Amino acid sequence: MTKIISNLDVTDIVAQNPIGQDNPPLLSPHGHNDTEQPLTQEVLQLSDFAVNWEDKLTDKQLDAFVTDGWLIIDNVFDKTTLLALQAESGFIDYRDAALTDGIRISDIRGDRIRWITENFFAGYYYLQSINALASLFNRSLFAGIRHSEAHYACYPIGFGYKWHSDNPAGRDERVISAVFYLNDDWEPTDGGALEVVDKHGVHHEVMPVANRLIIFDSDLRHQVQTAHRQRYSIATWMRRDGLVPFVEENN
Ligand SMILES: O=C(O)CCC(=O)C(=O)O
Ligand SMILES: [Fe+2]
Repeated sequence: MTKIISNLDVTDIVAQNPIGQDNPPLLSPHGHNDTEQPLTQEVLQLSDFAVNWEDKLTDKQLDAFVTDGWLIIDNVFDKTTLLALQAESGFIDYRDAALTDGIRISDIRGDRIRWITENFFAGYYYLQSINALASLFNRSLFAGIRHSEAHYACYPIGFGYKWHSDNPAGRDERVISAVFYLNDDWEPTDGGALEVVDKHGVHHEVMPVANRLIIFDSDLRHQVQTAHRQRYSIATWMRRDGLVPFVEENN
């Protein structure tokens, strides 16, 4: 069985019984409070993911985004909502979590990337929240976004993502990229920084710390430096094409 590092514990990957619609991860550890009804993804609601983006984003930040091409929002969601996204990504899985001699056994999807569809609980609500952010970009920056897509991503130890821009040559459907990070207690020694070259050619290194959303122009070049610890994120793109257009409110 492959060993990975998750949440600073050594973790065994269990291939069977993956997290999914029929097996939602619990959000409170077994035995945590036996009298309480366990909290699962199913009790989550869209409203748990509602973010007042106008409050989170100052005019100064929006101006900086236009000028420099990138911005960071920290403390995006509340604790339970973040926990739900972490659980669904496989960063944590309290359903099968068992700590024996420092070994945590966890359900983690076999593949490294998982596109978010309506079959997800947390991920799908996350996408709706991103669509609300896209509406704000459309209203304030005339960004022309028509839908968003996202996938969970998990970089194993020793892996990164070499220099690229999110629009392959000759394509321009992706307008804005956004990456939401799920990693508690991420230290600089864990590597895995996102390195972005802004519109002025300046390099920036962004740590993939939990509850942080980095937003950048999809044409900017960027790379993920080699991670020395299992690294979890949700890679997200706001697109100008209209495959699954979302309906904007009050617009
Ligand atoms: O995870 C990150 O920080 C960036 C990922 C990325 O560049 C991509 O998926 O295209
Ligand atoms: Fe990218």
